[in-house]
Order: sequence, then structure tokens, then C-alpha cells
Amino acid sequence: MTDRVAVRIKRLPHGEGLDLPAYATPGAAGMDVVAAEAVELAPGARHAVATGLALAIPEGYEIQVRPRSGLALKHGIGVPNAPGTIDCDYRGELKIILVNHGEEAFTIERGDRIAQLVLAPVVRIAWDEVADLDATQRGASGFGSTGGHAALS
Ligand SMILES: O=c1ccn([C@H]2C[C@H](O)[C@@H](COP(=O)(O)OP(=O)(O)OP(=O)(O)O)O2)c(=O)[nH]1
Ligand SMILES: [Mg+2]
Repeated sequence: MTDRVAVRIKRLPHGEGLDLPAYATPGAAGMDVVAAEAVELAPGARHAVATGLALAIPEGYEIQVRPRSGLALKHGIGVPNAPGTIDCDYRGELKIILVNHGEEAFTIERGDRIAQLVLAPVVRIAWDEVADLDATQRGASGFGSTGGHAALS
């Protein structure tokens, strides 16, 4: 694997005793992050789940919060803002927004792995405002303009 990037992390008082986010396998793209609180999510409900963690991500990076596919497939638990954006200048508590798309209530216990964190480089925009844009074959066509599921002939 490539070299790791150091990210400062602080445990908040209610995060004491919990595992720090960690890669479950040597090739995992995301670190699983655990809940610092127990939550009962009714069908259709959503909640910003505490992690008991605060971060200082280095400039030039963000952390993306992504759902766990097992929770999604088995229980309908999603991250409604996926991929959640953790800015490098955010010093508040990392929270994981979960939604229950399933038909049954879902119980999260403190210490359960609820989502995964992916560190990603950020390339920032410098607008170059112009009067006219260059022409392309696609032009303004989009949103299915090239056809449906059938192969191109
Ligand atoms: O799933 C998430 C998404 C965001 N955040 C925190 C970190 C992020 O840096 C901050 C702001 O997030 P975002 O920019 O997505 O939310 P916003 O609605 O635009 O709020 P703001 O006006 O504070 O930027 O909230 C989380 O803890 N968890
Ligand atoms: Mg914002």
C-alpha cells in the first residue's frame, strides 16, 4: 500500500474507550468508524450519530463519509449525504448521518461500526470566466441523450 498521510485526531470525553477508526483489511479503502452513542433508528428516521472524535485533516485533503454496504443491503441503513464531506478546517465533532430506509427499526450500539472514512485529495477551483465556451459534439445534450441501456451500434 502507499504511504499513509498523518491526520491529527482527538478523542472527545464521550469517545474515551472506543476504537479509533481503522482499516478492516490491508487493502481497505476506508476506515470503519464506530458510534459513540446508542441509537434506535425507526423506519424512515435519520440521526447524526456521535463518534466522539474531532479531526484536523491536512490542507489539500478531505475525508469522505461513505455507507457500509452490509448495513445498506441487510438493514437499509444509508448515509443520506453520501459521500459526506469533512472539511480540513472543521474542528467540531465528526458525526455520521444515518438514515433507516428499511421497514424495521434498527438499533445501533455504542462501538458498532456504522460507516467508513476515505481520505481524498482536494483540487480547488480557480474560475476562468469567459464569454463563450468551446464547442463540443455533445453540446448541451445530457440526461440520457445518448440512449438507454441498449448498446451503441
Ligand atoms: O457527514 C458529515 C458531514 C459534515 N460534517 C461536518 C464536517 C464538515 O466539515 C461540516 C460541514 O459539512 P457540510 O459542508 O457538508 O455541511 P453544510 O450544510 O454545508 O454546513 P456548513 O454551512 O457548516 O458548511 O460538518 C460531519 O461531521 N459529518
Ligand atoms: Mg458546507
